[in-house]
Amino acid sequence: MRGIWTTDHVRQAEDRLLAVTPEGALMRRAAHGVAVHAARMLAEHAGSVSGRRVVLLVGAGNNGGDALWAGAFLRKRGVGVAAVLLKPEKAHPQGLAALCRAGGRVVPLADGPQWIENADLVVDGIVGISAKGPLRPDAAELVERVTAPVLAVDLPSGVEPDTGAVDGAAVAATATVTFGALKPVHVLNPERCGEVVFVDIGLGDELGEPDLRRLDAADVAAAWPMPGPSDNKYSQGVTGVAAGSAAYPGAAVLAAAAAVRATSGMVRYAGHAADVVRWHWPEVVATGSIFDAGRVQAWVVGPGIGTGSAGRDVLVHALGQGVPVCADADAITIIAERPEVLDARDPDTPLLLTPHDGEFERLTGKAPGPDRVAAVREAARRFDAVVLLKGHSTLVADPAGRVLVNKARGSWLATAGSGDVLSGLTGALLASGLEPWLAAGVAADIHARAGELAARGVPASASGVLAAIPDAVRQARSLAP
Ligand SMILES: NC(=O)C1=CN([C@@H]2O[C@H](COP(=O)(O)OP(=O)(O)OC[C@H]3O[C@@H](n4cnc5c(N)ncnc54)[C@H](OP(=O)(O)O)[C@@H]3O)[C@@H](O)[C@H]2O)[C@@H](O)CC1
Ligand SMILES: [K+]
Repeated sequence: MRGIWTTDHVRQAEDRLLAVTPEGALMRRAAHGVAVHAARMLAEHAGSVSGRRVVLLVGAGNNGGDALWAGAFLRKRGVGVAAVLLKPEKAHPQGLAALCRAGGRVVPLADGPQWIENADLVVDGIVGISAKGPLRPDAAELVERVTAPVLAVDLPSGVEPDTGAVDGAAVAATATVTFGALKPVHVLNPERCGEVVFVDIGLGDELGEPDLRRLDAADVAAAWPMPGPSDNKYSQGVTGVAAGSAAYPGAAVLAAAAAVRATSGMVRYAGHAADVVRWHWPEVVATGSIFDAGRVQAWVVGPGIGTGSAGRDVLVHALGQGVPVCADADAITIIAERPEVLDARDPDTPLLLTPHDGEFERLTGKAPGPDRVAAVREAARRFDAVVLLKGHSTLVADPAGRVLVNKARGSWLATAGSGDVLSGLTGALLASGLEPWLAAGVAADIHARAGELAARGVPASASGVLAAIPDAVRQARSLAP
């Protein structure tokens, strides 16, 4: 699992490390990483390193200092380097001196746009982890002029470091070189960061517990349920799916099929689409009603069940069975409209809610807003449930405050029925006995991989995503060391 730390925690860790490190050493290490990657980008985008032109956008703090030192290193490789200083009186003195010693030039702010237009590469050292609010007008104006590839130092300026939110002009980096720790922006707004390159500056021991976590392929592979020699169809966990209706059987078919694809255990379906489900997936044990469905180890309830009294009865029944429940779609609306249905829940029964933004707003009375991590954490605490907030980056929070981030792999999953596939996957993992927080995170990972595999650059349907689940699992397993 990769850890991700908020800027407050990174700053505290840096302070502790700085106290025991020779002055300037950390910055030079960071800047060296920037220069190495800048040279790589020049070679790739401009065809050579020596003789190329790099423009540094330099803000008032250490982020600008990193850029200035990187410029000094690039000079030594024959690169022409010009620095545009946003606040000349506050530019990092040692960095500036190093750049000037190496033959770099400082250009007036007014000439910045012209230099930027002729650059082969722009290095963004405007702000790093101490950024506050939207970019100031002079910085915003420079950023808007950039057409060359951009290498962001630590993070793309103008993107809020802890939430990934953008308000106004912001750098869209081709690559971001970050130091010491991944910060929330890198996983919450990956589009603005481009390729994220990590440079170790020895912060590891100082960081403590991460604020967010991301699953690696190895975590997904390790968590994925694999039958052992003594397993049978029951021992691997039976998934129950209560979804769809006679008029709208699609949700039922997709959710049940995703559970079939995700596990070699058994899948039961209960609802008015039993005939259609059975016809498409004969391996599903289908019945017309949840009340005679038999034992399961987890229920998926909601997609397409309607929000009336019949749907409510189904949800209340599932909540009273003493097994984990993944409540999605209509089940979320039912809970939002009548929170008392949760009284049926056995207090020890794990509940997993999987809202998209609209359902989240219905459920909590408030849209997730720019700080999605804070919003999902609060909802998890309030409902004493694991909450998976769908979005470009999917977030999974548990009541204890742990948050998993699943970085998007393109936008292909924004397609009808895609959520039904995710809830079926999640249900199968819950039934296998995975703890709900991890089950949701692993399901989101495989769902995103399947979406990417199904799409391969063209639109994908939910059925395509469903069909790609086995390959997604194979991919995660093959990437694990
Ligand atoms: N500490 C370490 O060991 C290491 C740190 N390292 C590096 O230091 C970086 C953090 O540096 P930092 O703390 O000096 O602040 P930083 O992010 O450069 O901001 C500086 C100033 O910008 C301004 N400003 C704020 N908001 C703004 C806005 N919206 N639009 C425009 N301007 C804005 C504001 O100044 P003001 O203009 O208010 O005087 C603020 O004080 C970190 O990201 C990493 O790159 C590495 O070298 C590794 C070792
Ligand atoms: K930056």
